Amino acid sequence: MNWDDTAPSAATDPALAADRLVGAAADGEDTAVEAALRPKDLGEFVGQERVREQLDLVLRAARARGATADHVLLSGAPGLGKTTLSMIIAAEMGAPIRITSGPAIQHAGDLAAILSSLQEGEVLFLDEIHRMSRPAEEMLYMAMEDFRVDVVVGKGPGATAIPLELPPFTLVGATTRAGLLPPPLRDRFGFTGHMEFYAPPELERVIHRSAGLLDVEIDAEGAAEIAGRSRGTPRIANRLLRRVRDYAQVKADGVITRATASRALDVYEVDARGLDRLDRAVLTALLKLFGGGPVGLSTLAVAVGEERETVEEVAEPFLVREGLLARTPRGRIATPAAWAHLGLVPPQQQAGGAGQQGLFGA
Ligand SMILES: Nc1ncnc2c1ncn2[C@@H]1O[C@H](COP(=O)(O)OP(=O)(O)OP(=O)(O)O)[C@@H](O)[C@H]1O
Repeated sequence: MNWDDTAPSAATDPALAADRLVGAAADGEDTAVEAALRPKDLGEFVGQERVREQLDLVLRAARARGATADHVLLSGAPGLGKTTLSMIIAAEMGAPIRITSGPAIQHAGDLAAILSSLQEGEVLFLDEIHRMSRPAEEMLYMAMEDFRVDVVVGKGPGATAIPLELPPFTLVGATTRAGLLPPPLRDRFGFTGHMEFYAPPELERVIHRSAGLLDVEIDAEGAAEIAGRSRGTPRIANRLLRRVRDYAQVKADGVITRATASRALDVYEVDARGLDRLDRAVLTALLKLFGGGPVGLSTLAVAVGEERETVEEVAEPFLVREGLLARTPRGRIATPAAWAHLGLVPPQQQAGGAGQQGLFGA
C-alpha cells in the first residue's frame, strides 16, 4: 500500500483534467454554480437509494436520542455527491458544518486547531481523507473515539502532552479510494456509504431539477440526451446542461430538445457515450495504429502526444469502465465494443486481413 499518496498526479491535480468538459473534478465555474444546485435535504438528493436509506436511519436514530450522529465515511469517484451529502447530514442534524481536506492538514497541529474550535454537534467534513499526513491521522483516531486529543508542547525530552477534551462532533470523511485508508481509521466510522455511478434515469432527474433551478426549459428527450453523455456523474451532467443551455440560447429558441442537446454536445466534442477528444484519440490510436493492441502504455501515450499519466489516469479509467479498453499484462487492448463505437472493423474481420494482434506488446 502506498500510504504517502500526497504527490500530485493527473487524477488529483485539477490542472491536468481541468479543461475537460467531461472531467469529474470541479473547475472554477462549477465551484461558483454548484452551491446553487446542491440538494438541501435527503428528499431532494437523487439516487444512491441504499446509502440514502441507511443514512436516513442513522440520522433519525441520532436525532431521536438527542445525540450527535456517528462518524460517516463516504467513498466514491469525484462529482458523485459526497460534499453535498455531508452538507445534508449537517442540515438534517440542525448542525453547523466545517469543511476541510486531507491535503490541507499536513501537521497534527493543523488538525488540533480545527478540532479544538468545533462546537458541540458540529459536522467536520474532511475531503480526500486518504491524503492526510500520518501524525494528523493518528491524532484523528483518538479524537474520533474518545473526543480528546493530546497536544504536544515543547520538543525533545522536555516535551509534554496536554490532554484536550473535545465536544462531541460528527466526522464525515470522503475518499475516492477507500482501499487506501488504514483499517484503524476505517473501523472508527460508524457508517460507511459507497457512492455508485448514477444510472441515466437518475441523471435525467438531476438534469430536470437543475434546469428548474437555472430557469432553463428542457424536455424529456433533451434531458435523456445530456444524461447519456454525462458518464454517470451529476457534476458532469450539470456542466453539460450549462453548455447546452448556452447553445440553445444562441443557436435555437432557448428550449433544450434532443436535437439541440445533441448538436450542442457535438460542437463541444462530447460524443453519444460521453467520450471526449482525448478519450477518442486514445481509442483511435489503439485501433488504427496498433490494430487493437496489445500495446504498451508508453507507446500508446507517445502515439497520442500525451503524458503516460494523462492516458493512464485521465482517459483510461472511463474507457475501462465503459468496456472499451482492457488493461492486460501484455498491454492495452481494445474490446469489440471499441471497434463498434468508432465504426471501424477489426483487422481479423477484414477480408484477407491478417490482423496485427500481438505485435505491439511493449
Ligand atoms: N444525488 C444528487 N442529486 C442531485 N445533484 C447532485 C447529486 N449528487 C451530486 N449532485 C450535484 O453534483 C455536483 C457535485 O457534487 P459534489 O460536490 O457533492 O460531489 P463530490 O462527490 O463531493 O465531488 P468531489 O469529490 O470532487 O468533491 C453538485 O452541484 C451537486 O449539486
